[in-house]
Amino acid sequence: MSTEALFGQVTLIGIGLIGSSIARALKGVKLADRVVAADLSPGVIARVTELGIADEATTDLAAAVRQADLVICCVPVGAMGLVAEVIGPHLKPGCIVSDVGSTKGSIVAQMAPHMPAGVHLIPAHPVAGTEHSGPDSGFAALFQDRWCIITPVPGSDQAAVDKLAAFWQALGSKTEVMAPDHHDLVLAITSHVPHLIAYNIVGTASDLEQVTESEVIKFSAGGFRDFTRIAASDPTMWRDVFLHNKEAVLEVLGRFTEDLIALQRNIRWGQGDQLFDLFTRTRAIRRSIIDQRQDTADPDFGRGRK
Ligand SMILES: NC(=O)c1ccc[n+]([C@@H]2O[C@H](COP(=O)([O-])OP(=O)(O)OC[C@H]3O[C@@H](n4cnc5c(N)ncnc54)[C@H](O)[C@@H]3O)[C@@H](O)[C@H]2O)c1
Ligand SMILES: O=C(O)C(=O)C[C@]1(C(=O)O)C=C[C@@H](O)C=C1
Repeated sequence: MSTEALFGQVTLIGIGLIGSSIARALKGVKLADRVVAADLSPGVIARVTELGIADEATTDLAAAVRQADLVICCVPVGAMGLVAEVIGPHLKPGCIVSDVGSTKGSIVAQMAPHMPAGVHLIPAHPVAGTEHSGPDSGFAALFQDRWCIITPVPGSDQAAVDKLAAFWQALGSKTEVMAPDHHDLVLAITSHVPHLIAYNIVGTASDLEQVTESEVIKFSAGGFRDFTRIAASDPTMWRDVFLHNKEAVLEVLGRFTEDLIALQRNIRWGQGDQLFDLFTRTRAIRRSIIDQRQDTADPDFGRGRK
């Protein structure tokens, strides 16, 4: 191992949008002496080899982790337990095992039972992504100026937590430590329920196509188009997110439904002041998010692109 690199071998498991983005980002920084890519799909491994984004690419998960100092699981949330079960017996003592899953409580529940003594399980979630998936959709700058939430479990080794935070910071992320359950509630409102709303509105519009003779898609305006981008997100990934963050999503959905019914009532009874007050409050929230993102020089935000 060279003296500068934070890790000797980093193994990435699941080389889709997120795994391939980490692999690409690792090319530009001196964080690992060696990067090994592993995926269940031979097609993905063939493509990763063509792209040349890892030092080695394999479908053999056990072999991929044997020499690893850091393993990051980048598979759908519902596959994390299976991966942990396969790699668990082959991990070396002192190895840090992490992930990028969009839910955190269920990751701990699925993975912790398979971690041998002396291995540090430190779950994490880079809050950065797109509606695309697969190894061709990744890009090195994905994590730049984005949050990565680290959710240690009780008894987690502080040195391992700090090392993982240093890893994400070197990829350009800002890091924050949070309890897994709190993460799941925060992300239910900021990411999971918004995706569910997008899937639902696009589904409703598609059902209405028959009534309107295909005019819904033809005349789709900006607002609807924004929803279709989100609703184009990967079906496997999002099915797993909802099944694995059930309690928090149902909690937020309950509040959302109550607020929607209040809006319905405002419209029915012509309560314009209530509508105006809410829309004024929400406009201010959008502006404060733009101000925050401009502070971090996000080039895509607040210029009509996001
Ligand atoms: N897409 C996003 O915007 C985003 C953002 C942040 C976090 N995440 C999280 O990152 C993870 C990966 O998402 P993605 O968008 O990169 O998905 P993706 O579909 O692009 O890639 C997933 C990869 O995992 C592989 N895989 C599936 N099951 C496997 C198994 N059992 N063993 C080995 N490989 C397996 C697939 O072959 C695929 O190559 C998910 O947990 C997701 O919740 C996604
Ligand atoms: O920008 C998008 O397309 C995303 O959906 C990214 C997004 C999000 O909701 O912000 C989606 C899921 C991840 O867990 C993290 C990020």
